Amino acid sequence: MNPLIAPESGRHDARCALSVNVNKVALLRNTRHLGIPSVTRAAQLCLEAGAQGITVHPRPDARHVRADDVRDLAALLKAWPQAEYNIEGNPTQNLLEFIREVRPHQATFVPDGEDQFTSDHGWNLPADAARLRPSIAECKGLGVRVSLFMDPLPEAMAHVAALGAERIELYTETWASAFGTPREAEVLAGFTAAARAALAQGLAINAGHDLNRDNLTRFLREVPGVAEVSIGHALIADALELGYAETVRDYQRCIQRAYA
Ligand SMILES: CC(=O)[C@@H](O)[C@H](O)COP(=O)(O)O
Ligand SMILES: NCC(=O)COP(=O)(O)O
Repeated sequence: MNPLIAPESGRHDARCALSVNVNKVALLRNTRHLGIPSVTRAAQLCLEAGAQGITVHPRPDARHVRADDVRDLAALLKAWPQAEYNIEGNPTQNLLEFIREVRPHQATFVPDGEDQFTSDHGWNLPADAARLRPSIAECKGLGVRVSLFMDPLPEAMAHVAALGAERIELYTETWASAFGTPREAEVLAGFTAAARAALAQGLAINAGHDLNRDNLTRFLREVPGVAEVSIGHALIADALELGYAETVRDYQRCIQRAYA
């Protein structure tokens, strides 16, 4: 368990952990039958550069991360006991088969349909609660932490806690869209209110979607208690220019600046 991303343990290191989502490495790999770029090599280089975790979202259509990637990354991460493995997906689809097989540190439940372009909303609570409760209980019984992908709705946080999930992941697309616009402060205030409501319910907070080197520092500086950000699309795009190692180091600098 990584001390940087285990507030449940009572160890509150102020710095947020970086979990690199390698979906887009797999997406590029899948456009030829050559096995390059390697997903596990990308993860290895990101971990060597200081990433505290790896995230994947093995979608039912296998457009990017596939079952073999999930297994290969689990094997890789055995050599990185301080790093965390986060597997995202919809527990009403294919997520639980991966959780049962590889027992990651964290399962992030995302309410995506099978053919979605990308993730674009959080769970609807309490309406979705009955469907989620058994899957949450199963994951916890397997020793896997559960995080629910949520829009920044303060009123939903009590329902998350009542379900027994340990964390939320704040869906940050609306922040990314507002960043640099006149709505920035208003949108950020909404995330801060949702984070405070989550903390008041004893939940730990993750965040992700469309985070990048421009919008990350302000978010972490203003939104209290973010324990982990999972970042993929922008980070992998940056790595096409800078390389994985320098990119991870630059994202870590963006994180550190939030606490300076
Ligand atoms: C849940 C979320 O916001 C992302 O982690 C998601 O994995 C993005 O999926 P794509 O990489 O398929 O766009
Ligand atoms: N949960 C968010 C994630 O893993 C990556 O999202 P993105 O950075 O690819 O938008």
